[in-house]
Amino acid sequence: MITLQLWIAVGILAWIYFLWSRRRFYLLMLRVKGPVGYPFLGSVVGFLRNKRNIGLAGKVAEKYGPTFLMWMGTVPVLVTSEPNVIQDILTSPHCLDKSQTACNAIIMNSGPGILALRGSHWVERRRKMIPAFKKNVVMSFLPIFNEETNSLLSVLDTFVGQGEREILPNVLNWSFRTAYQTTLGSDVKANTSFKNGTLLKNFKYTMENTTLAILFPLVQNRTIAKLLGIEKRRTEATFVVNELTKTLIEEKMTNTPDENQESLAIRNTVISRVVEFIKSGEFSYEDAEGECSIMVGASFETTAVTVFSTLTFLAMFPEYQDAAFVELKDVFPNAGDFEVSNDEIQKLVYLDRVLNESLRLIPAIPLIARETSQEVKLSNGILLPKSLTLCLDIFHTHRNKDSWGPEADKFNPDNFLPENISKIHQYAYIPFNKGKRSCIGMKYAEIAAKVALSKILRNYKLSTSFRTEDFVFIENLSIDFAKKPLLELQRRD
Ligand code: HEM
Repeated sequence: MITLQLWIAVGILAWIYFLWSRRRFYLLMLRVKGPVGYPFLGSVVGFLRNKRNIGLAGKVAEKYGPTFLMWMGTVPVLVTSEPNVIQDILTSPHCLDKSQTACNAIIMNSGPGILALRGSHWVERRRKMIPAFKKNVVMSFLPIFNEETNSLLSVLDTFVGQGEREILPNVLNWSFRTAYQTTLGSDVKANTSFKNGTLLKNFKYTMENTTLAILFPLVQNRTIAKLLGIEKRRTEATFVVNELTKTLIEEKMTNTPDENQESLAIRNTVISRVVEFIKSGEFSYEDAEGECSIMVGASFETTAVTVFSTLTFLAMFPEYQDAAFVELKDVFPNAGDFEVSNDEIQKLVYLDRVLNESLRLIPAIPLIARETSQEVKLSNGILLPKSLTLCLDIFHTHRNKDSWGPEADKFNPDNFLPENISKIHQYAYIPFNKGKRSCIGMKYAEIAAKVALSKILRNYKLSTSFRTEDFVFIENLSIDFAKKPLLELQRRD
């Protein structure tokens, strides 16, 4: 009997200690309102019931304002789509890391690459990888961007006159092939798993499993993952991906580059850099493989979704497609498989506005998660405690009516006319994030997307029965669609 009473007392004391150790989070609830949800579950149920619909955060914001506190299980999450608050967070040196749980999920599926590193490890890695994204390196990829887009066009050609067709898988394939070659070198094209689609299938699985492990950290436990039957599939998928990377790295390790022959750009590609770091002892093989996988993962779906969303918007709004075509016809008078150079890309000012507007309405990464490494005081006086999870809701920031006006949900490239964009808060448009931890591949993404868009829009007139309201779903932490967007293609002269 005494033992039972003792256990109850210990239990109560442990509970009081647990609450006391988290008092800073409960104090924050007094300053920042939000849904409390169910005990122990918080708002997880609503999130799951709504199939991770991005619209849910918008509905909560309508009730509690653009910055609110919600609970995912017992974890408090500050969600914001308020440009001032986003600016405070993105300019703070104490909000640069993701949570350890999110980083572990990325590492177990892709390896220890830049996206998953924290603190000084991330600073060091970022410094090492920045040269791989300098302008001369990105420009050296133009032949790959052009060649792969030509291959995409030869598939799209077969869709002409066939009515509405699903082209997203083809755009994903284009982006995957491009990302792999620019990261690991064009030798990858000879590999069987690359050619027959096995690599893409396994790569996608590692990305899906990363999302699962972020949302449900319990599956990071290998015993639980085995019981759920997902551990075997994860091991197989990471093996297929890493095996190829390892082979390509080993080949490159045995070739001694002729420094006089090899251009500076080639010496700075991701694979060249990771090989140099293995040789100098700064990287393990695991670091090198992880870095390559993370680069492909960060690059391929984001760029594909952006190109595809832009095409879909233009198919939905023919007046903007016609304006883009007039500019393209001027820069590329003849249709066909013309080469797109950087000089020509610089002339495409209307296409640039179209691309920005598409990234505003459908940012390929709609949410960013961060964790405070120290207390952070916001400019509105609110004190964010240490170890608080932050969620920057890019999707709703980009549709915030206070920033973008009453027609914020409407596609309108004129939002990016110099006289209009200059009036918008700097942190109201952040598709690539801003600040120290912004997207390292932003220039790459813009150039790759513009090559593909130029060639597709110059060669085909697009139409669709897809409508704006079908656009707003989120799955696997990237944008998904309520209804499949299908496009109809007609050839242009
Ligand atoms: C339209 C396409 C793209 C969009 C919208 C996009 C957006 C973003 C965003 C919002 C982040 C911040 C994520 C976070 O902090 O959690 C990010 C990070 C990153 N992106 Fe991109 N990205 C795109 C394309 C690319 C490409 C093509 C590459 C590489 C070739 C790339 C490589 C990376 C890397 C490595 C990071 C992590 C940077 C770090 O943690 O220091 N991205 N991207």
